[in-house]
Amino acid sequence: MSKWEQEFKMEQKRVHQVTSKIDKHIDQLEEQAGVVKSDMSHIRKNFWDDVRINFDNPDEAAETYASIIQQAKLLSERERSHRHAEHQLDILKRLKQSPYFGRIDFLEDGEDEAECIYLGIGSFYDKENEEFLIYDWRAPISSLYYDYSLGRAEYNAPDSTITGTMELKRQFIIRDAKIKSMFDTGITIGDELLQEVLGNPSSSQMKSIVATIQKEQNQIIRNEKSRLLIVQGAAGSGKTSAALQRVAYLLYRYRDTLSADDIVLFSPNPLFNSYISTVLPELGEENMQQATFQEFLQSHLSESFDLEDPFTQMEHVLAAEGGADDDIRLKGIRYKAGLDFMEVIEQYLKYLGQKGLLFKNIKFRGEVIISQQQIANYFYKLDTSLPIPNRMKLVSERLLKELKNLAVKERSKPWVKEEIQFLDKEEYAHFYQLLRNKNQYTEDTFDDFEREEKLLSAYVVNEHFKKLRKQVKNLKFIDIQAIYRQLFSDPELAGTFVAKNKLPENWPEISRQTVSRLDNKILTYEDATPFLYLKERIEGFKTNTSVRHVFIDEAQDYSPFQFEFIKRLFPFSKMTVLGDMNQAIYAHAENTCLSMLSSLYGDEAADTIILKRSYRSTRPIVEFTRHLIEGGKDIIPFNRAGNKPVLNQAVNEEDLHLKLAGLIRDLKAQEQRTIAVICKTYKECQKAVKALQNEVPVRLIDKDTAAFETGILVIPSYLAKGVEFDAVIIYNASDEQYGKESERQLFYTACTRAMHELHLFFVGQPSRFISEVPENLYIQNKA
Ligand SMILES: Nc1ncnc2c1ncn2[C@@H]1O[C@H](COP(=O)(O)OP(=O)(O)OP(=O)(O)O)[C@@H](O)[C@H]1O
Repeated sequence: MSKWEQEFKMEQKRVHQVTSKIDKHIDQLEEQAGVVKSDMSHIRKNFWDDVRINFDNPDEAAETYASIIQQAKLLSERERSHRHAEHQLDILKRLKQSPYFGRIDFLEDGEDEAECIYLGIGSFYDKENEEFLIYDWRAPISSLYYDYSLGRAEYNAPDSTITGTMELKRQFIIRDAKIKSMFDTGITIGDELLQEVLGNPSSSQMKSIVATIQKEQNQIIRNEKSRLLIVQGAAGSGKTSAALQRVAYLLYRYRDTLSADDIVLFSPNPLFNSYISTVLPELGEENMQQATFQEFLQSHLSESFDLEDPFTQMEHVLAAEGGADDDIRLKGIRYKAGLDFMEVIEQYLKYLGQKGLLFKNIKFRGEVIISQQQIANYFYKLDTSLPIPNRMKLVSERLLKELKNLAVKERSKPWVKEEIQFLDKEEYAHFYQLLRNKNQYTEDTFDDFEREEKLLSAYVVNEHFKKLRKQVKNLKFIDIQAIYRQLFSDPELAGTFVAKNKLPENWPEISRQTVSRLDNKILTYEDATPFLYLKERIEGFKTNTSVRHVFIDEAQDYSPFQFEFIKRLFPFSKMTVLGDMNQAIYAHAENTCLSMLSSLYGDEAADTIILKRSYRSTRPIVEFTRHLIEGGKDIIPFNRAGNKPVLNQAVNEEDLHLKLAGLIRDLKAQEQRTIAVICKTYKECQKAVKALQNEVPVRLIDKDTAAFETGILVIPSYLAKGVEFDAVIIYNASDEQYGKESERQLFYTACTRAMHELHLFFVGQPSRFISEVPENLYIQNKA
């Protein structure tokens, strides 16, 4: 038996020993959990029997109260320990399948013997022998595995830095307690293992990468000091993966104080949400809060407007024919995303502090009872040094007082008497009871009648005024829509409070378009954030102080304006921002620059990590795609073999669909699980589906699709963001479709979704971006 075989045998023996201990522990825990569960149901069932209820006097009532509290505490303690046991069991069951993925032998300076550390997704402590049989991959000592090759190494323990020598680094693939593969590694974390992992077919859900995290990714995952961590990385370099393992790391590192609810991840679309939703549970952690920025806008704005989503904006821009109106819209999109426009809004706010705020009349029964002018007078009489939201609060208090007086006056109006007569029985009985309880009735029935009528009038008016009071408390008397509109309705206005160079050349036309849309109750995607910002600055910013970490994935798609907004929204939060400027597909992207973000919290608080190595696609695919963009030569492909991309010419659309269907059948036969036909727009997707559906079973993905399934998908380019497929077919890579410079990144993003196979079709001329790729890097099939 060779030395390696002996080693293998020894390791397999250890796996058996560890898994049988895990098994034993699972049995014990299940028994304990069972006891706790029956305790819980006993407490629930007998809750009221075990509580002594007596409200005869205050002392007894207090005792009753104390006994209820005690019983509730007992129940919640049992529930907590049940949850804990369930969580432990969940991890143990996962460990049983695959107890660990790595081993390092570390000889600490000053010690005689190296310690063997085995790393898994959770730790496992053997109480009998008082040793850790498995260390959590997030434990301080585990960082050695990710950060060092053999030789001198160190890690940060809670109180000090521990130095020593790494004598061995080994990797395993263990399934069902059997070692499938074992590698001893040198410099990086096992290329062999990574080869094996990356060569697997795609799935409808993202997978965790803890066994093969690379050194530079580990820096992202374990970063604790930066207020703002900016990650710029090539397509497929593991940005999203690093973000998710970072969430798991933070939840472990700060487990006593941080919960999944304190972390928010902004993602590009609902499909992506579902794609990544299994990673954290796979690691035994709960998912963080996930949202798209659009969902956030929707929750704040949809009541008052027909709110456009970014995908509709995208379709609009991509389908634009280049007419004057399209051009103005595009200019507006770019301008409104930028900090110049934010400055305009800031200055507008200053202006509004002095004059120009617009209010709504407060009406009651169709009559104005407090006019907008009156409200404006109240506002502008207040000390101008106070911020607008504080003054609004004072105005609201004043209006509430005024409403109180107006309500008293209203009581004697004839409608009130009429309404009293129509009070329904229940309301009347309820009211009668109320008066009795208050001992309002006397012996004198005549008096009672008057008193009753007086109180009933107050009651009726009060009921009607409730809604008004609520509106005033919620500052609904401010006419935010009109205030935003005013900024555009007189294009000269902005020029009175900002320097002319802060306004774009086409400001009057942009303004005209904006007003016309607002008048139709349409709030475009480019207006939504500025509108909400203005609203929040006038009403008082509703911040979220409980969130401690915000992650923004696909950050290149956010405008500077949106970043400022998010920063203000989560004032106590650290931010991790992950993006790739080469995948900036929105029209406003011209304005975004990830490095510019570092000034968001001051440069000292920010750190930037750059990921250059791309893991998703095979080497031939990366070698092709990196020529599509400027600076692409810096992208380093991971060395995984595969076929060269194929460029197929079709004579006409009929030929295109014939060839496409043939290719899809071939790819299916090669067992490619997920084949995506990527189209530029949704409209093009519909066309492709119509032509293909009788030939092959295709599924159309749209912006409302909530989850992925494997199979043949037809998907618009912008929805394919962040996800990946075994084989990608670009439906129409002609110059007509991808010929404008503004479409370069969209094209690049679509091509970089491919893991194993990339095929491009065109009719007419191929995209000019393809002609920038050396011909030896792809195969051409002429028509
Ligand atoms: N260290 C790693 N070990 C194993 N797989 C990895 C590793 N890093 C990245 N991958 C894999 O590479 C693929 C791309 O990763 P991910 O989606 O996180 O990249 P990304 O930078 O967010 O990509 P994009 O910007 O193109 O959306 C995924 O399949 C992921 O599992």
